[in-house]
Amino acid sequence: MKQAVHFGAGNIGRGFIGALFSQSGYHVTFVDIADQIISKLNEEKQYQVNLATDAHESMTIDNVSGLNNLTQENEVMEAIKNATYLTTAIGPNILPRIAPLMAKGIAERIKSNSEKLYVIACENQISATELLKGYILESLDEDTKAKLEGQVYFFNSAVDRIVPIQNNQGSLDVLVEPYYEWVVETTETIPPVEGMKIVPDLAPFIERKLFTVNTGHAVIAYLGYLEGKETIDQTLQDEEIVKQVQATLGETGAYLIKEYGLNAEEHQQYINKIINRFKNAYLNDGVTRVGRSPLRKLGPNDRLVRPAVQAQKAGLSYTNLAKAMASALMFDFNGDEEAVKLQSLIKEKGIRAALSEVSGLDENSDITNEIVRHYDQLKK
Ligand SMILES: NC(=O)c1ccc[n+]([C@@H]2O[C@H](COP(=O)([O-])OP(=O)(O)OC[C@H]3O[C@@H](n4cnc5c(N)ncnc54)[C@H](O)[C@@H]3O)[C@@H](O)[C@H]2O)c1
Ligand SMILES: O=P(O)(O)OC[C@@H](O)[C@@H](O)[C@H](O)[C@H](O)CO
Repeated sequence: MKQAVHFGAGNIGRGFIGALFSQSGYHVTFVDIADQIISKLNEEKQYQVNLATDAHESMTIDNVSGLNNLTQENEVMEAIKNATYLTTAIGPNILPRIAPLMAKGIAERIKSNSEKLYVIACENQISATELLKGYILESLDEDTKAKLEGQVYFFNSAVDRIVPIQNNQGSLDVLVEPYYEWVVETTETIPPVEGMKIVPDLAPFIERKLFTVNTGHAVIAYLGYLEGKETIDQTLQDEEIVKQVQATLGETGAYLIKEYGLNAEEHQQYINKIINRFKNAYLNDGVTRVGRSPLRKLGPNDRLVRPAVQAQKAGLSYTNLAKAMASALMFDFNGDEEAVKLQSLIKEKGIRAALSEVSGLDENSDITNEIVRHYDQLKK
């Protein structure tokens, strides 16, 4: 049986990427630090993916097992030795931490297995696999690096499926929205995986996804949080917030249409479809999950800052994006480590210096001025 090794047995790992490999005839070895999930995968060897629809359809995902990367290094290396695909859905900030073990596995593998290995990071981050490749290379000697060509391939990808935090402690089952899209950038012919779409240039796909789905999601999460809402669908019952989401996606849309020559009408349909996906009440998707890690979300290449900078360069409006960033700066949820850090940074350095440190924006730039203007208004 073909083998896939997937780092991150969380929501997207089990509910999307691992599920597609299993459905494509692969045995999936999940690698994670969560002992409870790993033990359960090895005991039960299967789980259910449940669709968040009226009909509550569900599918059984089998041929799965688990390894703990902290306590089973040798077993993880052995699994990498035998894999066709090596994927991740672990969070962009964790990639540097798992790269050394991936590198060890790859180094061992190329000594004895001449089959091709495909590495794909499935994270909400532009060029995530390219970054992961860089971290892996840091851990490889020159001799091994020279042998990678033609044997180990690294493909960037974009992943889209809303998978909320699961309210079923102790179960492996995952509730997911029915929609999904997994786009992988390559011109190679690679072993087929059901649901994987191959494109030669990922840029329009990842930017369209990140600056529509994730920008829109962030606007709802941060404004909803400020309004004391619990979930994304509840927040969307507020017509003012819906208008704000549409206005913000109008700004990212104008940039995307200009940059990639998208059809304006089709892009509007894409936006409408996404807002409808967000309204799915079965998902019960928390504003604190969607708003998680505000330092990452306010980063220079992420869903808020990058489209604003690009819009400004193109002479387009960015005031609604600035409002979204202002609301992100007010995300003071105590249960989120990055939110706590962000609030203490603001307290310590003031809003302009804190924003500049996190986003790379100049303290007195036009975009910063606009963000601070909205921040002061929201604070009132
Ligand atoms: N949930 C979604 O709707 C969604 C959709 C598209 C993309 N994504 C992206 O997928 C990635 C994962 O998101 P998620 O929602 O599945 O998160 P998650 O928290 O449900 O899963 C992450 C998993 O990684 C594991 N992990 C953390 N640190 C680790 C380490 N050092 N070594 C091994 N395992 C470790 C955790 O135990 C957890 O099981 C993120 O980049 C996210 O942006 C999420
Ligand atoms: O995963 P994050 O923290 O980058 O973003 C939160 C959500 O916007 C995200 O998980 C979406 O649900 C997902 O990207 C939908 O495809």
